[in-house]
Amino acid sequence: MLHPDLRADRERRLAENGLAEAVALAAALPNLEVVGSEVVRVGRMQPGTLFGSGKVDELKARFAALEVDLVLVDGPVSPVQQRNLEKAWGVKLLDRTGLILEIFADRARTREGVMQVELAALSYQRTRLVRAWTHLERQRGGFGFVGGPGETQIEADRRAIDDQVIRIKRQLEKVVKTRELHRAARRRVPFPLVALVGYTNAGKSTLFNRMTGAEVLAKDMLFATLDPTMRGLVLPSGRKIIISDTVGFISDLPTQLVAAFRATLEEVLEADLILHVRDISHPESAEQAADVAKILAALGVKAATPQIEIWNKLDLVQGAMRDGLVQQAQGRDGVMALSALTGEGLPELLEAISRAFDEAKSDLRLTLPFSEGRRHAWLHAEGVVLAETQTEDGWQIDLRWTARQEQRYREF
Ligand SMILES: Nc1nc2c(ncn2[C@@H]2O[C@H](COP(=O)(O)OP(=O)(O)OP(=O)(O)O)[C@@H](O)[C@H]2O)c(=O)[nH]1
Ligand SMILES: [Mg+2]
Repeated sequence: MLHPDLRADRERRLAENGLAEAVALAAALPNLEVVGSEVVRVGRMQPGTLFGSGKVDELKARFAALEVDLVLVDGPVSPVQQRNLEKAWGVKLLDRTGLILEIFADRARTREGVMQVELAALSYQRTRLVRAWTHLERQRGGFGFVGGPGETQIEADRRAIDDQVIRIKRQLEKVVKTRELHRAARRRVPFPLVALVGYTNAGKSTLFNRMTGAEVLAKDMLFATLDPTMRGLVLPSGRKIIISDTVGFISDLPTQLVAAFRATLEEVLEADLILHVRDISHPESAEQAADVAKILAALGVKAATPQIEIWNKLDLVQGAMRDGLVQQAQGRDGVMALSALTGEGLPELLEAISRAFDEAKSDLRLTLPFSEGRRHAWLHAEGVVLAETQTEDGWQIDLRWTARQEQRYREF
């Protein structure tokens, strides 16, 4: 496992932390033994081989001694670089995107998940294919424009991939439609949707299990969760909510995967409340939080969606550090410090969630024609009706509701 430390992004994150995360990623793949890992400083990136030639030779000898079959490079490796390094070292090479795709492929369980990963992998492969061939042609001194030696082959390969992409997209559309029907049905059921989001390994599934008594796989393993899970939950206020556990995020999440998982992450887009779970004991907790915020924005999550930030794994922080965190959290609106493992701070979280749904209500009187039976039933199920009388024009109803409830009602 190599983590190229490029000067350009050095101020962003510590290379050693990046390497540790990459090793954890590798550990998330079965049948893989990491025999060595190190940060490789890259002063000037070499377009053809990424690393300088001296480094390439030195690594070659060490890979041979350790009988390495696979080299993981934690960063983007261009198709040309990949080809050249694989040839020079006599190994298979995966870059960060390739590695994450492998993990997702290994984890996908539902039909939808499998198709999404397949789609992401294909679009990744497609770029590799094209550029690798372009390079090959240049090496051969190809003709430049039409009819180069590899031309028809690339075209054929590309077309084959395109055909497959179209086929999968079509199947996926069907699945998405079914989900949409379910979602529409759920929207008529007046339970607010709460979505857990956060960096991978932050403790989303652990918290989900604690809150719902479910047994979703929670493991010290990156991307333990891939397919979304939902469960009902009754808050101390007596209100029922639906909570969803989702795939974790990671920095430099391959764009192909963000696109592919958009449908799965629709629960997050639709959420009435987002719980952003952070591993507050992690040395780069702040950077991770920033990455999560960036990905949420890229997914199109509305800025208006209320959020509660959860500082999880408080049990791993001690002394003054811990006191400081607890105090900060108490002083801030919408921040809860807790431990999903020990359960400390959990009752307070449930209270905060209840409050989030009970806040800022406005009153309204409206008249609903008797033909609007479904809306009428919805209002009652939602528990927003204060008083009701029957008039010639229909039900005259006095309501007290939140802006979100009103919006949902208007979209009905
Ligand atoms: N000490 C401590 N460990 C925790 C806490 N919450 C979660 N963990 C551990 O952190 C690891 C990751 O937890 P998960 O719940 O699987 O994390 P996740 O966010 O669902 O991760 P992905 O599904 O991989 O994105 C597991 O080993 C948990 O036992 C906590 O409050 N304290
Ligand atoms: Mg999980």
